[in-house]
Amino acid sequence: MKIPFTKMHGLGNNYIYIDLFHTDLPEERLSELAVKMSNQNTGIGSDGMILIHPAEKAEVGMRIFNKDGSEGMNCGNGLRCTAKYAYETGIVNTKEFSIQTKANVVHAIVKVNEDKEVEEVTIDMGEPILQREQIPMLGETGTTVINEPFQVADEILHVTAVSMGNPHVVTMVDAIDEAPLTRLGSMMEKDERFPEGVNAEFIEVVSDEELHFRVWERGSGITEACGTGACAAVVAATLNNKVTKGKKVIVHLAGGDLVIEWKEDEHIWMTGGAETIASGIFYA
Ligand SMILES: N[C@@H](CCC[C@H](N)C(=O)O)C(=O)O
Repeated sequence: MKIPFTKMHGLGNNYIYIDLFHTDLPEERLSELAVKMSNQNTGIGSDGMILIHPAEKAEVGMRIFNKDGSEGMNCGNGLRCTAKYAYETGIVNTKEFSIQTKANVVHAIVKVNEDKEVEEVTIDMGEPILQREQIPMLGETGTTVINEPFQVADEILHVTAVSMGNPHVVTMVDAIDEAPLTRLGSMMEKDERFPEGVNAEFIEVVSDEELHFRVWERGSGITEACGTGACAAVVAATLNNKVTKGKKVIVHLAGGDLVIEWKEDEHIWMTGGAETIASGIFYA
């Protein structure tokens, strides 16, 4: 089977994009294909696979598969790259359009240069979900998880849990370089208190408009960036009174910066870059 692909990244968070407006893929092979394409030695090498497809409720649809073949519900960096791809290939012909994920329908705005290339994308990511059972996280129904003690191995962290359509657990640390990503990331991802697994983020708050961020992603491990994670981080910092709602926050990720704003109407806006790396044929 020959599959046309484009490899793109958002701040180093890189996926293989397949355009299902112009190609067909069998549903039963999607998970296996994500694993194969993501392999750095025998595939293309990536954090996973993203499908750009016709959708019922929006102009464009997006599905994300992690490196291990599991399907995620949402992907912030993937949304910006999908918006760039959709505009530059003519799937859409307006600078504002909607994208449907498994989690929700979001609104994308592309900033285009004189060569008609998308330079930057802003997405209205919708509202964060804070109810424990909707994260989902085990514990008392109807409660939120803000600065809650959480023992992993022999360490007691204080975590805040946020869903951006996909689950995130955010821990504040004093120094980002000392974040226990390698030591605790995998254990947190698979902790039984998160029945669907979780993306684990560590943040160092610099000021009420700036924070450092590192992530261990569910299904992919350490990545350079996570867009939904950056949104969750700003929500967590706000809920812990470190950041003011309605103010733009610069999030410094390993692969670059995102600007995130949790507005008074509860919607979270994310602005950042999206880049095309290469395109070609994958022999499956
Ligand atoms: N990198 C993404 C999130 C991808 C999905 C995530 N690993 C999950 O399983 O929830 C982003 O930029 O948001």
